[in-house]
Amino acid sequence: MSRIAYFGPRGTFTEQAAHALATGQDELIPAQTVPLALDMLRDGQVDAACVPVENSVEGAVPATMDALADGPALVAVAEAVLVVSFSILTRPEITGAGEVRTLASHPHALAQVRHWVAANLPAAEVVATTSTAAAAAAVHRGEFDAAVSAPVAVRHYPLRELATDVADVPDARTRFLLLRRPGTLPEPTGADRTSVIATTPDQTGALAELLTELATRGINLTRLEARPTKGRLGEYRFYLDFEGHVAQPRVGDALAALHRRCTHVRFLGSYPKAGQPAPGPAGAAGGPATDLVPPHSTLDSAFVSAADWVAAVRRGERA
Ligand SMILES: O=C(O)C(=O)Cc1ccccc1
Repeated sequence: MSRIAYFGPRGTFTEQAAHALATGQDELIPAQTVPLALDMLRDGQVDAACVPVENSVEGAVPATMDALADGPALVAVAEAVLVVSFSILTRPEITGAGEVRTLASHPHALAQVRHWVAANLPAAEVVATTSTAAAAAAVHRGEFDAAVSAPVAVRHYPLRELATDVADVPDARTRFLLLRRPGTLPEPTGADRTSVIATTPDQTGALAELLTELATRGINLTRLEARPTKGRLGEYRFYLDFEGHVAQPRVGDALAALHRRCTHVRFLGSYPKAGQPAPGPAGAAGGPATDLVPPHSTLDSAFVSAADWVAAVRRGERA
């Protein structure tokens, strides 16, 4: 059994993702913000934490990116991708759209219903809250007239559904990570993703060279984001996601090259891509990293046999 902190309160999209990543025995504990969920994990109050990372319409969740870069390192052991749709929840006494004067939600949710709100609630003042469920709770307390929430929020807060499916872009998806303190790694499955944060030196071509290290090893980049280091203006950290597991020699080589070229690299984990078979309880890891047996793709075999050939040349056995 694991204790899993999630970005709450009850009724957030992240709670749904945590349920998808947890086993029946795990205990889910809400935290009011993403940094608080990660601090609970860093402090040892919980064994894992579930947080949102990116959305197909609105992009990265900056609070998560910053909280992963600062403080003691944490590693992802699993990811989940959820389809997100939004409902407008009001206090029961609000009977029509014309009575909605204030509308609250998480900035990512507000950004995804902007056109619907402009067309249907033009008089509403829009207010940002810590999460979609925090907005529903505040509506229940009488602080706002309406909330943009996950459809499940209506099960936790006694509110009225004024409208459902109000997203401007249908079929939007959000990706969530399950994180643990560094220790053991999930075993490679053959369909894994590796995440790192890399800070490049202020040099011509530094980012291009970093990406070339992946490309020359046949590694597919799946995400690249930049965030300021909060030091000097123009100084950035790059968040890279790419296919493969650190246990694969060419992926390990690429990470070593990044370590050589960057002023700082933080490993954020190698974990099965969403939709792969579950690796175990709460995405828990198998044995220690050194025990990992990487899956054998044709490309991996080519890299391994090339390295074997060089080793034999060095021993004077091959030419
Ligand atoms: O506020 C929530 O419910 C969250 O889990 C964060 C979020 C907000 C909007 C879209 C996806 C996730």
